[in-house]
Amino acid sequence: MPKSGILYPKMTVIGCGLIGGSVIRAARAHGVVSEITVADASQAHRARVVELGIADHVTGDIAEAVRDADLVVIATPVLSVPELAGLVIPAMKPGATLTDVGSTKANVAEAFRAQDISKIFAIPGHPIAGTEQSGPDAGFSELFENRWTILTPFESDDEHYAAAVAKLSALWRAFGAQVELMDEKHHDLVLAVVSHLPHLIAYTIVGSAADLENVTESEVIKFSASGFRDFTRIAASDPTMWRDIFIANKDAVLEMLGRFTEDLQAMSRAIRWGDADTLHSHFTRTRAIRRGIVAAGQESAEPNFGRDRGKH
Ligand SMILES: NC(=O)c1ccc[n+]([C@@H]2O[C@H](COP(=O)([O-])OP(=O)(O)OC[C@H]3O[C@@H](n4cnc5c(N)ncnc54)[C@H](O)[C@@H]3O)[C@@H](O)[C@H]2O)c1
Ligand SMILES: O=C(O)C(=O)C[C@]1(C(=O)O)C=C[C@@H](O)C=C1
Repeated sequence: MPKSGILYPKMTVIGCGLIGGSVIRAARAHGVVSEITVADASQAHRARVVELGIADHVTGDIAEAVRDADLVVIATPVLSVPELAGLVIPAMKPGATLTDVGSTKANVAEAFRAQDISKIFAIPGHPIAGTEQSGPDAGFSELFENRWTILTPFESDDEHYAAAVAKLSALWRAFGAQVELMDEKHHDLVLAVVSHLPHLIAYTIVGSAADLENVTESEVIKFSASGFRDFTRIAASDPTMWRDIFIANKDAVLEMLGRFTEDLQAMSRAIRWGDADTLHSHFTRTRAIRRGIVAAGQESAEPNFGRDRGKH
């Protein structure tokens, strides 16, 4: 990867969990910022960031943290963004860039637009990369490598805004990500199907299994090295983060859930009537989708995600 040099002398990250912590580590690893400030509402997380030594300054004072920054990255659960935008935007210096990493984009765009953003460059963003872990220890510098980051810039014919979008794209590329620009509403629809609905299904199925009367919870845990286990990884994701996503992206999630429920009914009918052809052709199509994801380099081709490697 070619060296980018310093893109933003001073970067402030608000919220130093999995994603904020990964942004900081990646920025250091690739030498694209000189000075890093972290602002976090959690005293325990601030203390941990100091112990880890991954930032130059750590504070709980949001306005103070962003005052000198050339780039501010909001990396907190999405429902906290409107209030934070009200603290951050008036305190930023003119010409600085504000972005975020939230999993929903229409609510973030609305929160930014509700403030006076005429003197800064506000560019909502979302790296499509993560794990089920959270907190400052969970971050790592390689998280964004070979992943996509979607930016949802505001409509503008200002060449300075276009340059700010290009520079932010360069930052993500320096982290090893590919960048795509998208309208925020379309982003929310796409993510509802590829990320939010799968999480909702996982949260539901793991809850259903735990609530069964004729299968004990200990049996569910004991025999979980099956299809169920892959759902439990997703269903272990951060409760606050996902509560916020479903509330913020209600319309798109409900639309996708409606489609999914219809498709599930069709599967149910095929099983009831022993419609083997329908089941077989459906499973053949979904297997091809998985192979397409592997071919695109977004997933390992190893059986069982390579988990069994070296065990035998
Ligand atoms: N986890 C993922 O897989 C993933 C992937 C892409 C994007 N995202 C998005 O990134 C954002 C952060 O997610 P994460 O997984 O890093 O969460 P996390 O829980 O690991 O970290 C969030 C951090 O924000 C801090 N925080 C919360 N509210 C705050 C506030 N009002 N002011 C200051 N600090 C505050 C918390 O103390 C915590 O340190 C979310 O918007 C999420 O939707 C997450
Ligand atoms: O890999 C995971 O554990 C994730 O859930 C990451 C994941 C996803 O759904 O792919 C979750 C939320 C994001 O906004 C982006 C990525």
